[in-house]
Amino acid sequence: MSPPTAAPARDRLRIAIQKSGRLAEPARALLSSCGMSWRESRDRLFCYGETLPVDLLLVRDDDIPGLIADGVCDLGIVGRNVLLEQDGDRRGNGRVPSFREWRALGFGGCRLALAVPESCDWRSPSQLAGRRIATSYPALLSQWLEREGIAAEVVVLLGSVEIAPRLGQADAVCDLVSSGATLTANQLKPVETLLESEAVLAGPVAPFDDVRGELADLLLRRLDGALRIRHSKLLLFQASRNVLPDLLPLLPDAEAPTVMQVDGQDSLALQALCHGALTWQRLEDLKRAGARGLMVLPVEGMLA
Ligand SMILES: Nc1ncnc2c1ncn2[C@@H]1O[C@H](COP(=O)(O)OP(=O)(O)OP(=O)(O)O)[C@@H](O)[C@H]1O
Ligand SMILES: O=P(O)(O)OC[C@H]1O[C@H](OP(=O)(O)OP(=O)(O)O)[C@H](O)[C@@H]1O
Ligand SMILES: [Mg+2]
Repeated sequence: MSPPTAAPARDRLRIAIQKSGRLAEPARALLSSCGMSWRESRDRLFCYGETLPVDLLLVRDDDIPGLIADGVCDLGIVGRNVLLEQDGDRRGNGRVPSFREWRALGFGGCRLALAVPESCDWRSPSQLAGRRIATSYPALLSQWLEREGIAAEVVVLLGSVEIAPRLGQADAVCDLVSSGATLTANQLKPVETLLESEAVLAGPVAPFDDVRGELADLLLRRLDGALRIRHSKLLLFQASRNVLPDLLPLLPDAEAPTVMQVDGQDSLALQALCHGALTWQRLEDLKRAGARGLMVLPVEGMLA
Protein backbone atom coordinates (compact mmCIF):
# COMPACT_ATOMS: atom_id res chain seq x y z
CA MET A 1 0.00 0.00 0.00
CA SER A 2 1.33 3.49 -0.83
CA PRO A 3 1.98 5.91 2.08
CA PRO A 4 -0.98 8.06 3.10
CA THR A 5 -1.17 11.31 1.15
CA ALA A 6 -1.06 14.63 3.02
CA ALA A 7 -4.48 16.27 3.47
CA PRO A 8 -4.98 18.88 0.73
CA ALA A 9 -4.93 22.51 1.86
CA ARG A 10 -8.48 23.70 2.55
CA ASP A 11 -9.56 27.17 1.52
CA ARG A 12 -13.28 26.59 2.02
CA LEU A 13 -15.20 25.97 5.22
CA ARG A 14 -17.34 22.84 5.42
CA ILE A 15 -20.30 22.67 7.80
CA ALA A 16 -22.18 19.44 8.54
CA ILE A 17 -25.91 19.76 9.15
CA GLN A 18 -28.70 17.24 9.54
CA LYS A 19 -30.00 16.00 6.17
CA SER A 20 -33.55 15.57 7.42
CA GLY A 21 -35.09 15.72 10.86
CA ARG A 22 -35.85 18.31 13.48
CA LEU A 23 -32.73 20.43 13.06
CA ALA A 24 -32.43 20.31 9.26
CA GLU A 25 -34.63 23.25 8.26
CA PRO A 26 -33.88 25.63 11.15
CA ALA A 27 -30.12 25.04 10.71
CA ARG A 28 -30.30 25.93 7.04
CA ALA A 29 -32.55 28.92 7.70
CA LEU A 30 -30.10 30.26 10.30
CA LEU A 31 -27.13 29.92 7.93
CA SER A 32 -29.17 31.54 5.14
CA SER A 33 -29.90 34.47 7.44
CA CYS A 34 -26.10 34.89 7.67
CA GLY A 35 -26.02 35.67 3.95
CA MET A 36 -25.22 32.24 2.53
CA SER A 37 -26.76 30.45 -0.40
CA TRP A 38 -25.81 27.13 -1.98
CA ARG A 39 -26.03 25.04 -5.11
CA GLU A 40 -27.18 21.52 -4.21
CA SER A 41 -25.57 18.39 -5.64
CA ARG A 42 -27.88 15.98 -7.46
CA ASP A 43 -27.75 13.41 -4.62
CA ARG A 44 -28.66 16.20 -2.10
CA LEU A 45 -25.72 15.32 0.11
CA PHE A 46 -23.47 18.30 -0.62
CA CYS A 47 -24.28 21.99 -1.07
CA TYR A 48 -21.67 24.22 -2.69
CA GLY A 49 -21.52 27.72 -1.19
CA GLU A 50 -22.16 30.38 -3.81
CA THR A 51 -22.09 33.63 -1.85
CA LEU A 52 -19.28 32.57 0.53
CA PRO A 53 -16.73 29.74 0.37
CA VAL A 54 -18.78 27.82 2.95
CA ASP A 55 -20.15 24.42 1.87
CA LEU A 56 -22.69 22.16 3.58
CA LEU A 57 -22.57 18.42 4.04
CA LEU A 58 -26.00 16.85 4.71
CA VAL A 59 -25.70 13.90 7.10
CA ARG A 60 -27.29 11.98 10.01
CA ASP A 61 -26.96 14.06 13.17
CA ASP A 62 -25.13 11.24 15.01
CA ASP A 63 -22.29 11.43 12.46
CA ILE A 64 -21.61 15.14 12.97
CA PRO A 65 -19.25 15.03 16.00
CA GLY A 66 -17.17 12.27 14.39
CA LEU A 67 -16.92 14.17 11.10
CA ILE A 68 -15.53 17.16 13.03
CA ALA A 69 -13.16 14.93 15.04
CA ASP A 70 -11.83 13.37 11.82
CA GLY A 71 -11.42 16.77 10.13
CA VAL A 72 -13.82 15.79 7.33
CA CYS A 73 -15.99 18.76 8.33
CA ASP A 74 -14.87 21.93 10.04
CA LEU A 75 -18.06 22.79 11.89
CA GLY A 76 -21.45 21.21 12.50
CA ILE A 77 -24.92 21.99 13.80
CA VAL A 78 -26.11 19.30 16.19
CA GLY A 79 -28.03 18.88 19.44
CA ARG A 80 -25.96 19.42 22.59
CA ASN A 81 -27.32 16.04 23.71
CA VAL A 82 -25.60 14.27 20.79
CA LEU A 83 -22.39 16.27 21.13
CA LEU A 84 -21.99 15.66 24.87
CA GLU A 85 -23.00 11.99 24.60
CA GLN A 86 -20.30 11.35 22.02
CA ASP A 87 -17.79 13.44 23.96
CA GLY A 88 -18.54 11.37 27.07
CA ASP A 89 -18.25 8.16 25.09
CA ARG A 90 -14.88 9.16 23.65
CA ARG A 91 -13.52 10.27 27.02
CA GLY A 92 -14.72 6.98 28.51
CA ASN A 93 -12.63 5.20 25.88
CA GLY A 94 -9.56 7.27 26.76
CA ARG A 95 -9.65 9.49 23.66
CA VAL A 96 -8.73 13.18 23.82
CA PRO A 97 -11.59 15.66 23.28
CA SER A 98 -11.63 16.75 19.64
CA PHE A 99 -14.80 18.83 19.36
CA ARG A 100 -16.64 21.31 21.54
CA GLU A 101 -19.66 23.61 21.58
CA TRP A 102 -18.90 26.97 19.93
CA ARG A 103 -22.31 28.62 20.16
CA ALA A 104 -25.80 27.80 21.47
CA LEU A 105 -28.23 28.47 18.62
CA GLY A 106 -31.58 28.90 20.37
CA PHE A 107 -33.65 26.24 18.56
CA GLY A 108 -34.19 22.48 18.95
CA GLY A 109 -34.79 22.89 22.66
CA CYS A 110 -35.43 19.75 24.72
CA ARG A 111 -34.10 18.12 27.87
CA LEU A 112 -32.61 14.78 28.72
CA ALA A 113 -34.73 13.55 31.59
CA LEU A 114 -35.05 10.55 33.82
CA ALA A 115 -38.61 9.22 33.98
CA VAL A 116 -40.26 6.55 36.11
CA PRO A 117 -43.72 4.92 36.03
CA GLU A 118 -46.49 7.33 37.11
CA SER A 119 -47.34 4.96 39.97
CA CYS A 120 -43.83 5.26 41.44
CA ASP A 121 -43.55 7.20 44.72
CA TRP A 122 -40.42 9.17 43.71
CA ARG A 123 -38.41 10.70 46.53
CA SER A 124 -34.74 10.67 45.49
CA PRO A 125 -32.29 9.26 42.92
CA SER A 126 -31.04 6.73 45.50
CA GLN A 127 -34.21 4.70 44.68
CA LEU A 128 -32.51 3.76 41.40
CA ALA A 129 -29.81 1.66 43.12
CA GLY A 130 -29.77 -1.83 41.58
CA ARG A 131 -32.47 -0.87 39.02
CA ARG A 132 -32.35 -1.02 35.20
CA ILE A 133 -32.59 2.23 33.22
CA ALA A 134 -33.21 2.20 29.46
CA THR A 135 -31.59 4.96 27.39
CA SER A 136 -30.02 5.97 24.07
CA TYR A 137 -27.63 8.18 26.07
CA PRO A 138 -25.49 5.69 28.07
CA ALA A 139 -22.50 8.02 28.53
CA LEU A 140 -24.55 10.95 29.87
CA LEU A 141 -26.61 8.65 32.07
CA SER A 142 -23.51 6.89 33.43
CA GLN A 143 -21.86 10.24 34.22
CA TRP A 144 -24.98 11.33 36.12
CA LEU A 145 -25.24 8.04 38.02
CA GLU A 146 -21.59 8.35 38.98
CA ARG A 147 -22.08 11.94 40.20
CA GLU A 148 -25.07 10.79 42.27
CA GLY A 149 -23.10 7.79 43.56
CA ILE A 150 -25.67 5.26 42.34
CA ALA A 151 -24.92 1.79 40.98
CA ALA A 152 -27.64 0.97 38.42
CA GLU A 153 -27.75 -1.08 35.23
CA VAL A 154 -27.82 0.90 31.97
CA VAL A 155 -29.83 -0.79 29.19
CA VAL A 156 -28.96 0.72 25.80
CA LEU A 157 -31.81 1.10 23.28
CA LEU A 158 -31.58 3.07 20.04
CA GLY A 159 -35.26 4.08 19.91
CA SER A 160 -38.70 3.61 21.48
CA VAL A 161 -37.03 3.87 24.86
CA GLU A 162 -40.23 4.87 26.66
CA ILE A 163 -41.84 1.49 26.03
CA ALA A 164 -39.12 -0.43 27.94
CA PRO A 165 -40.78 -0.30 31.40
CA ARG A 166 -44.05 -1.69 30.01
CA LEU A 167 -42.14 -4.54 28.36
CA GLY A 168 -40.43 -5.34 31.65
CA GLN A 169 -37.09 -4.44 30.10
CA ALA A 170 -36.31 -1.57 32.50
CA ASP A 171 -37.56 0.14 35.68
CA ALA A 172 -36.95 3.69 34.45
CA VAL A 173 -35.96 5.51 31.26
CA CYS A 174 -33.63 8.36 30.39
CA ASP A 175 -34.61 10.07 27.14
CA LEU A 176 -35.28 13.39 25.44
CA VAL A 177 -38.41 15.23 26.47
CA SER A 178 -39.90 18.32 24.93
CA SER A 179 -43.71 18.46 25.22
CA GLY A 180 -43.82 15.45 27.58
CA ALA A 181 -46.53 13.82 25.43
CA THR A 182 -44.50 10.64 24.79
CA LEU A 183 -43.91 10.12 28.52
CA THR A 184 -47.60 10.65 29.31
CA ALA A 185 -48.64 8.25 26.54
CA ASN A 186 -46.45 5.61 28.18
CA GLN A 187 -47.66 6.29 31.75
CA LEU A 188 -44.29 7.71 32.78
CA LYS A 189 -43.42 10.93 34.63
CA PRO A 190 -40.19 12.96 34.50
CA VAL A 191 -38.37 13.13 37.84
CA GLU A 192 -34.83 14.44 37.14
CA THR A 193 -33.30 16.61 34.38
CA LEU A 194 -29.82 15.47 33.37
CA LEU A 195 -29.22 18.02 30.62
CA GLU A 196 -30.90 21.07 29.07
CA SER A 197 -30.29 20.81 25.35
CA GLU A 198 -30.65 22.87 22.17
CA ALA A 199 -28.99 22.95 18.77
CA VAL A 200 -25.38 24.15 18.94
CA LEU A 201 -22.65 25.10 16.52
CA ALA A 202 -19.89 22.56 17.17
CA GLY A 203 -16.30 22.92 16.09
CA PRO A 204 -12.83 21.61 16.85
CA VAL A 205 -11.18 22.23 20.22
CA ALA A 206 -8.25 24.08 18.59
CA PRO A 207 -8.75 27.13 16.34
CA PHE A 208 -8.08 26.86 12.59
CA ASP A 209 -4.62 27.99 11.54
CA ASP A 210 -5.40 28.70 7.88
CA VAL A 211 -7.92 30.72 5.87
CA ARG A 212 -10.74 28.72 7.49
CA GLY A 213 -10.05 30.71 10.70
CA GLU A 214 -11.04 33.96 8.96
CA LEU A 215 -14.12 32.32 7.45
CA ALA A 216 -15.13 30.90 10.83
CA ASP A 217 -14.70 34.35 12.45
CA LEU A 218 -16.86 35.91 9.75
CA LEU A 219 -19.52 33.23 10.26
CA LEU A 220 -19.48 33.70 14.06
CA ARG A 221 -19.83 37.49 13.74
CA ARG A 222 -22.82 37.07 11.44
CA LEU A 223 -24.32 34.32 13.61
CA ASP A 224 -24.04 36.47 16.72
CA GLY A 225 -25.79 39.30 14.89
CA ALA A 226 -28.51 36.96 13.57
CA LEU A 227 -29.06 35.37 17.01
CA ARG A 228 -29.19 38.75 18.72
CA ILE A 229 -31.97 40.07 16.51
CA ARG A 230 -33.88 36.83 16.10
CA HIS A 231 -36.72 38.01 18.34
CA SER A 232 -35.98 41.73 18.07
CA LYS A 233 -38.19 44.45 16.65
CA LEU A 234 -37.66 48.16 16.09
CA LEU A 235 -40.28 50.23 17.86
CA LEU A 236 -40.99 53.78 16.61
CA PHE A 237 -43.32 56.19 18.37
CA GLN A 238 -43.83 59.79 19.42
CA ALA A 239 -44.47 61.17 22.88
CA SER A 240 -44.37 64.34 24.90
CA ARG A 241 -41.20 64.83 26.94
CA ASN A 242 -43.14 64.87 30.23
CA VAL A 243 -44.45 61.27 29.79
CA LEU A 244 -40.99 59.75 29.19
CA PRO A 245 -40.60 58.65 32.85
CA ASP A 246 -43.84 56.64 32.47
CA LEU A 247 -42.89 55.12 29.11
CA LEU A 248 -39.30 53.97 29.64
CA PRO A 249 -40.10 51.46 32.42
CA LEU A 250 -42.45 49.77 29.92
CA LEU A 251 -39.42 49.03 27.70
CA PRO A 252 -37.07 47.10 30.01
CA ASP A 253 -35.84 44.92 27.15
CA ALA A 254 -35.00 47.85 24.87
CA GLU A 255 -31.50 49.09 24.18
CA ALA A 256 -31.05 52.79 25.10
CA PRO A 257 -33.71 54.42 22.86
CA THR A 258 -32.74 57.09 20.36
CA VAL A 259 -34.67 60.27 21.23
CA MET A 260 -35.14 63.04 18.67
CA GLN A 261 -36.87 66.37 19.19
CA VAL A 262 -39.51 66.96 16.51
CA ASP A 263 -41.11 70.35 17.19
CA GLY A 264 -40.56 73.03 19.79
CA GLN A 265 -39.64 71.79 23.25
CA ASP A 266 -42.12 69.09 23.93
CA SER A 267 -42.73 66.55 21.18
CA LEU A 268 -40.20 63.74 20.80
CA ALA A 269 -39.75 60.92 18.26
CA LEU A 270 -38.32 57.75 19.80
CA GLN A 271 -36.75 54.68 18.30
CA ALA A 272 -36.06 51.61 20.47
CA LEU A 273 -34.63 48.21 19.57
CA CYS A 274 -36.68 45.75 21.69
CA HIS A 275 -35.39 42.22 22.29
CA GLY A 276 -38.54 40.83 23.93
CA ALA A 277 -41.97 40.13 22.48
CA LEU A 278 -43.87 43.29 21.49
CA THR A 279 -47.36 42.03 22.15
CA TRP A 280 -50.59 43.95 21.55
CA GLN A 281 -50.87 44.23 25.33
CA ARG A 282 -47.52 46.03 25.54
CA LEU A 283 -48.42 48.40 22.71
CA GLU A 284 -51.72 49.22 24.43
CA ASP A 285 -49.88 49.85 27.73
CA LEU A 286 -47.48 52.21 25.93
CA LYS A 287 -50.37 54.03 24.28
CA ARG A 288 -52.12 54.44 27.63
CA ALA A 289 -48.89 55.86 29.08
CA GLY A 290 -48.81 58.53 26.34
CA ALA A 291 -47.07 57.01 23.29
CA ARG A 292 -48.50 58.10 19.91
CA GLY A 293 -48.12 56.70 16.38
CA LEU A 294 -46.65 53.39 17.55
CA MET A 295 -45.04 51.40 14.76
CA VAL A 296 -43.29 47.99 15.01
CA LEU A 297 -40.75 47.16 12.31
CA PRO A 298 -38.88 43.89 11.66
CA VAL A 299 -35.08 43.91 11.98
CA GLU A 300 -33.36 42.19 9.07
CA GLY A 301 -29.73 42.42 10.12
CA MET A 302 -27.39 43.88 12.73
CA LEU A 303 -23.63 44.17 12.98
CA ALA A 304 -22.32 45.41 16.32
N1 LIG B 1 -38.88 16.11 21.17
C1 LIG B 1 -37.65 15.90 20.75
N2 LIG B 1 -37.21 14.67 20.65
C2 LIG B 1 -36.00 14.42 20.18
N3 LIG B 1 -35.10 15.36 19.84
C3 LIG B 1 -35.48 16.61 19.96
C4 LIG B 1 -36.76 16.93 20.40
N4 LIG B 1 -36.85 18.23 20.39
C5 LIG B 1 -35.67 18.68 19.95
N5 LIG B 1 -34.80 17.69 19.69
C6 LIG B 1 -33.42 17.84 19.17
O1 LIG B 1 -33.40 17.50 17.78
C7 LIG B 1 -32.30 16.63 17.51
C8 LIG B 1 -32.58 15.83 16.26
O2 LIG B 1 -33.73 15.08 16.45
P1 LIG B 1 -34.23 14.03 15.34
O3 LIG B 1 -35.41 13.36 15.91
O4 LIG B 1 -34.38 14.75 14.03
O5 LIG B 1 -32.95 13.09 15.29
P2 LIG B 1 -32.69 11.70 14.57
O6 LIG B 1 -33.96 10.94 14.39
O7 LIG B 1 -31.57 11.10 15.36
O8 LIG B 1 -32.16 12.19 13.14
P3 LIG B 1 -31.10 11.54 12.11
O9 LIG B 1 -31.93 10.89 11.07
O10 LIG B 1 -30.34 12.72 11.59
O11 LIG B 1 -30.23 10.58 12.89
C9 LIG B 1 -32.14 15.85 18.79
O12 LIG B 1 -30.85 15.28 18.93
C10 LIG B 1 -32.38 16.94 19.84
O13 LIG B 1 -31.22 17.72 20.03
O1 LIG C 1 -41.74 15.09 24.85
P1 LIG C 1 -42.15 14.82 23.45
O2 LIG C 1 -42.58 16.07 22.74
O3 LIG C 1 -43.18 13.75 23.34
O4 LIG C 1 -40.85 14.34 22.64
C1 LIG C 1 -40.01 13.31 23.12
C2 LIG C 1 -39.89 12.19 22.15
O5 LIG C 1 -39.41 12.67 20.90
C3 LIG C 1 -38.28 11.87 20.51
O6 LIG C 1 -38.65 10.80 19.77
P2 LIG C 1 -38.92 10.89 18.21
O7 LIG C 1 -40.23 11.54 17.94
O8 LIG C 1 -37.76 11.58 17.53
O9 LIG C 1 -38.95 9.40 17.84
P3 LIG C 1 -37.72 8.37 17.93
O10 LIG C 1 -37.03 8.52 19.25
O11 LIG C 1 -38.39 7.03 17.78
O12 LIG C 1 -36.82 8.73 16.78
C4 LIG C 1 -37.68 11.44 21.83
O13 LIG C 1 -36.87 10.29 21.68
C5 LIG C 1 -38.90 11.18 22.67
O14 LIG C 1 -39.39 9.87 22.48
MG1 LIG D 1 -29.78 10.54 14.78
